[in-house]
Amino acid sequence: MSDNSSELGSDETPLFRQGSLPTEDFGMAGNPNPIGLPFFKNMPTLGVQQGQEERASLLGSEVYVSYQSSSSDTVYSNRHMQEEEEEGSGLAKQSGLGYGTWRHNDDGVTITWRDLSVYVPQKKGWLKKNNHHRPFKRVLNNVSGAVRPGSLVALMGASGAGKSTLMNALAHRTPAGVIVDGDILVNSRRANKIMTSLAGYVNQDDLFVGSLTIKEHLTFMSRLRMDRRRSSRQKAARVMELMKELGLLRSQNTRIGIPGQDKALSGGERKRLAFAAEILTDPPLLFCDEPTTGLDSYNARKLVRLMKDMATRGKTIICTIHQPSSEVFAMFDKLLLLAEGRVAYMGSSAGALEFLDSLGHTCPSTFNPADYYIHTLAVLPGHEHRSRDRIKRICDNFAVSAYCKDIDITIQYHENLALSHSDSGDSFPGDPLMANVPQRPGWLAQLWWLTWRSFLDSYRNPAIHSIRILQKILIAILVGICYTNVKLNQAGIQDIEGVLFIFITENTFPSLYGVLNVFPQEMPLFLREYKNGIYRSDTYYLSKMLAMIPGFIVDPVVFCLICYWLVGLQRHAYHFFMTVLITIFTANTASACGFMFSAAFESIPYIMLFLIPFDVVLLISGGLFINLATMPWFIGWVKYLSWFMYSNEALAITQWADVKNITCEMPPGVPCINTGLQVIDDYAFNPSNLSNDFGYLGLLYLIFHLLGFIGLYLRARRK
Ligand SMILES: Nc1ncnc2c1ncn2[C@@H]1O[C@H](COP(=O)(O)OP(=O)(O)OP(=O)(O)O)[C@@H](O)[C@H]1O
Repeated sequence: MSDNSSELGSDETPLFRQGSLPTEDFGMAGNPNPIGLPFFKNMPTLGVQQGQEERASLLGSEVYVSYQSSSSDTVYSNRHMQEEEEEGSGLAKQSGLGYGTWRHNDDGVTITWRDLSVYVPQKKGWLKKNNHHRPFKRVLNNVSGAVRPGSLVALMGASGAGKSTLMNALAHRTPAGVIVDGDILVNSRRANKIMTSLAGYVNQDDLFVGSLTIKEHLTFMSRLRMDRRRSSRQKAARVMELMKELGLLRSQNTRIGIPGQDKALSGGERKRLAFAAEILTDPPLLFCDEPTTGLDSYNARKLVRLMKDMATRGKTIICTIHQPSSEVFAMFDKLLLLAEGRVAYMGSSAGALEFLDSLGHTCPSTFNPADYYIHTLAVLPGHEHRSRDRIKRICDNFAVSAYCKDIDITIQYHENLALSHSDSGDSFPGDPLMANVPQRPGWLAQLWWLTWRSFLDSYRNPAIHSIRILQKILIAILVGICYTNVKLNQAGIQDIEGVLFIFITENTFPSLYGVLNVFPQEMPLFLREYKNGIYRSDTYYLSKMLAMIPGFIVDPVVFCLICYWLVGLQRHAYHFFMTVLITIFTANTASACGFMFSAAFESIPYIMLFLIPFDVVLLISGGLFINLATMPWFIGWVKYLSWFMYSNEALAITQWADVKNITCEMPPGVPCINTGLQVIDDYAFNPSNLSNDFGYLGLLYLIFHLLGFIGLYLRARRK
């Protein structure tokens, strides 16, 4: 046991007390472990003092331990623990406490952690890149603790004490690169990835798709997070219930908005919405990072009351909280104080005052205890040395206190239980806890709801649609006007080739650059939702891709409808529709390239650094500015990556292949180009390549998207 440990969940009455084992109760006088149960091997001696509602017994090969809960009328039983009320043999009956009916095996989560240290990487300088000894900073220092079902724990401490770090570590949501050292057990099983489905986590900073309304956001979350076996009606009912409970009903159709841009919801409403989304599944374990920050006192009280009700129903809730009012603070039955990455106290809220009082830190009667704790455990500017000494003394004293010893026994108990599991306690198969883990929707359902959200977002963003289409119309008119005098003669060849290239560039650059922000902008939201196991990275990527397709069909159609007829290109339906089809392929391939860069790099400046040179080479190898046959061999291959080249060739074939009579108004002796095939040949294109061009455009589209997805996937795994 570390020097920093404590126990929660048992009010003033500790779960176990050290002392002599009442062996007569266990029927194993003189031998605390008569059948050699592995979990008893390292078990500290259990003791029950007379008159306390604590009892341990061994019945057959199963161990039963019951104890009084914090709510005084409920007995929670741990794994391998059962209530004794049916047998009538426990103290429950004797004491007439009317023990509750639920068992923690089915409904509750006990979380314990021992000697937990967390190291965060320090920023590496550019020059130190090759230094393998990357410096780490320890932000949690051998922290231990335990929380039982039915507990609402206030996790407090000054800013930077390590509260969020501890919660992240416990919730298995630590960012990549951060090292977590120590044991975390959930119902005596080693915490693993399942925690992301089992536990809810309300983050300090809320992230949303701002264009959605409250109801839409909760609907989306309910469809992706709630058990797939629940009907749509049940999911909708849960959404309504939560909106009602959290006072969001009246603003259910209000858009969430983006703070600093189009703020719609208040900070408090955003907090409540984030909270609602996390408790949709009624998780047995809930972590809340400052859920009341930004709420008025009424709403803060209401929210904590809701958490309290959840705890009364057997949920395990750990919540960081800053400056709670006395009334709100009183609703927390347990308290965990952190200071400088160490535990300064863990136990009942009332016990904290006694503990600090015993060290000479007496809370004045006029003070809110919560404020007093923070003040006592803060490193005060100008008094750093003294503050740190004070914190060290408190933490050291706590480490040898009775509170700490009690929790040590609880942790030990669960560690021993973990040893007894045949699967080494590494996972949860067959564990009743798994019944609490919602079955997430299948791949198609994920794709459907993600695409639904992306479509809504895209549809509601005027910058993406109306402005872009307006711009398209203006450009199409201007280009059309410039080329109205095009004739099918020698001078007209250059004009037609020029305007065809403009068809390509006008459908390339807006598509290419218009999507660059798709991933950088939404990356924090994606990473959070992905890490929370709400969806997979492939469904997310595909949904973004699908949501963009309609825009990249409408744009080329609008452009061609105006420009094609103004310029007076070949006036047959076949030529027009082929031109539209080629520009649609072009726009989508360009957007795929934009997606690739957007997904692969973190920020727009980095994207530009690589995209612009890439773009220029592709443009040159499009075939208008250079005869492709003359490109040097070492760079000539780039043309195969250039959708400019495929589109240009396809458009040239469409326009020229069946032209037989190009007017020649040159003086005698000057050679003329008389047929379209000659034009095609002049640009080093091949008239039989039309279907190949479509094929290569499609292939490039797939390759760019595949690379884009790989980029996104790798980034998601790295974070
Ligand atoms: N990934 C990280 N990289 C570098 N430093 C980190 C990282 N995570 C946490 N820290 C540092 O660890 C310390 C504890 O951070 P943490 O966010 O846990 O504090 P906190 O108690 O939650 O503070 P607050 O109440 O202000 O949110 C801080 O000094 C913080 O700067």
